[in-house]
Amino acid sequence: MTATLIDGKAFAAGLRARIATEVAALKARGITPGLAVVLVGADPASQVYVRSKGKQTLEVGMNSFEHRLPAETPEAELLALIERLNADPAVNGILVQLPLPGHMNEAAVINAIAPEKDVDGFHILNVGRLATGQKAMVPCTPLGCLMLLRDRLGSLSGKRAVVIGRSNIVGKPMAQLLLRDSATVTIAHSRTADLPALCREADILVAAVGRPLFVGGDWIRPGATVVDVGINRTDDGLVGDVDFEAARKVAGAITPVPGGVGPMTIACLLANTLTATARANGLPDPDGLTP
Ligand SMILES: Nc1nc(=O)c2c([nH]1)NC[C@@H]1CN(c3ccc(C(=O)N[C@@H](CCC(=O)O)C(=O)O)cc3)C=[N+]21
Repeated sequence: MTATLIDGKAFAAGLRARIATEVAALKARGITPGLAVVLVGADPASQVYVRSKGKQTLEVGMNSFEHRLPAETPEAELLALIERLNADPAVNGILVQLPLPGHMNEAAVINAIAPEKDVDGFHILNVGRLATGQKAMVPCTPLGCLMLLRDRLGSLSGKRAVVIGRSNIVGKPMAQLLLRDSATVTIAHSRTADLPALCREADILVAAVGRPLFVGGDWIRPGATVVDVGINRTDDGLVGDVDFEAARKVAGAITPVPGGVGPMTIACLLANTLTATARANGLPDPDGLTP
């Protein structure tokens, strides 16, 4: 048996088409969603992401505002820019690309973003809202994984999910979203005892550790759904956290890298921007996007 490929690239394209339709409807009412992306410094990978975010933002009909600041920008200057974006009615979503240069306090910067414009869902208020089941902005990568899982499995209720990785941007919010869908969730990490045996219990395995080929084929329960969040640049090109060739012989379904979770992250950023725009204008949330 060989696993079904979960085509995140195609799913993301469909999602963007749907978002474009909703943007056109808003524009007919005189509302154009706007997304501001702030990049501090010149990290080459970050530049690639920011360019592709800007391009896709325009493709769905939204306004894109890019702000590039030198790496040595004082934190106060970045905070002043965020204040201006918070106050700008043309800006519905604000994303500050991470990681920030070492002299900046990431938490302070993120928490300066108006929570209703925090389309990354990283602001402490959105983290708390997600954890307590209130309407929030939800982090894009876990949201994209959730959409792929629901599409593949339907209900996640009662499924055993193992999330490897406990970061604030992927592991923890992923666990919250799975829990909200009534999965039984375990968060595993570098100190977890007998990680392979734990993973073999999982109907849903989400790998978000940032180590190439970390998850072996023998870690996977036959028929399991495997979501690979890893984006590791190696001499062999872009590889995930899962040994894809080994895993696909065992799993029921698996996301590839590239073409899996990555494209969903950007599509969900646009989905959150659309939702933020609807909320800012007192309109109902668009269906099936930001949960
Ligand atoms: N505030 C903030 N929000 C983010 O969402 C954020 C961030 N900072 N910092 C960096 C990470 C990384 N990230 C990716 C987005 C798309 C792809 C993506 O589209 N990947 C393609 C391949 C792209 C390639 O070839 O490099 C794929 O997997 O198929 C990957 C990674 C968003 N991030």
